[in-house]
Amino acid sequence: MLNIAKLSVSAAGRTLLHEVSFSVAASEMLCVIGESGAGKSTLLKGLMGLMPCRYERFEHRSSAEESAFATTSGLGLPACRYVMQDPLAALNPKRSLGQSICESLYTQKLPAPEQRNRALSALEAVELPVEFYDRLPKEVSLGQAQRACLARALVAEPELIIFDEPLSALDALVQKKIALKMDQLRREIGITYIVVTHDLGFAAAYADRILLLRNGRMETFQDKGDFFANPASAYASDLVGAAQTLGALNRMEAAE
Ligand SMILES: Nc1ncnc2c1ncn2[C@@H]1O[C@H](COP(=O)(O)OP(=O)(O)OP(=O)(O)O)[C@@H](O)[C@H]1O
Repeated sequence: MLNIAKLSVSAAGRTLLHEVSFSVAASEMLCVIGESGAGKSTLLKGLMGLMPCRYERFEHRSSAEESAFATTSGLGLPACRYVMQDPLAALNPKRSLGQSICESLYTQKLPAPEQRNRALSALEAVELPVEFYDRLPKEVSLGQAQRACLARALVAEPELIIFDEPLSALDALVQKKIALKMDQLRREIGITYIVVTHDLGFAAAYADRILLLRNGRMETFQDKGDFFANPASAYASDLVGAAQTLGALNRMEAAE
């Protein structure tokens, strides 16, 4: 679905991300990992056209259209939803969570009662009670706001969802339920995911491919099995070893 070669992203005249190459096929999950400041969010913002980029190849194929973009000011991806790292910044403070979720359905031109039903189902999918439909962002916790942002992305069942640390503010039980829901949607309706995460247990359970960034550069890009069995660099090997020592890799087994 996405095939990217030598993508660089800059801000204020400085290159923050240098020549990163990766691909992700339809219905796959790509996990982007790396230490704080490695350039993970910058990569997502570049993909979404929110920061200036340059690249050698940028191919995005969707069922809606086949396209290869060629701009230098930013890319942007049609048929895609982006869930930012900061959920409170992402939600309109004057609109209820339900209204924000319904906005995600605007292109589908559904009657209002159907929109509401879809939004309520999306709230349920992220383990939020229906009464949250009418709550304002200031009336919910950070983790609840994060789940509302997830619901807003999932409700539209887009082809591609780009998540920046979707589960970071959630407790382990809710993390697992939402991870399973994401995996179910991937298998049932073929959603493709690009997920930034610090959680190697999540990547071990759900990713198909893993892109490891370090100091604004690509350290490794491997299939998940290879990444954990034969990490392609000493740094990747240290990371996998540390996660094994901490027992982090078996924390979230995927559904069969
Ligand atoms: N708009 C900007 N202008 C200048 N520098 C920036 C800008 N955005 C990010 N940076 C810098 O780029 C580097 C990568 O930042 P980025 O947010 O992509 O890291 P990250 O890997 O997502 O980190 P974290 O895991 O902490 O969220 C950091 O050193 C950051 O300070």
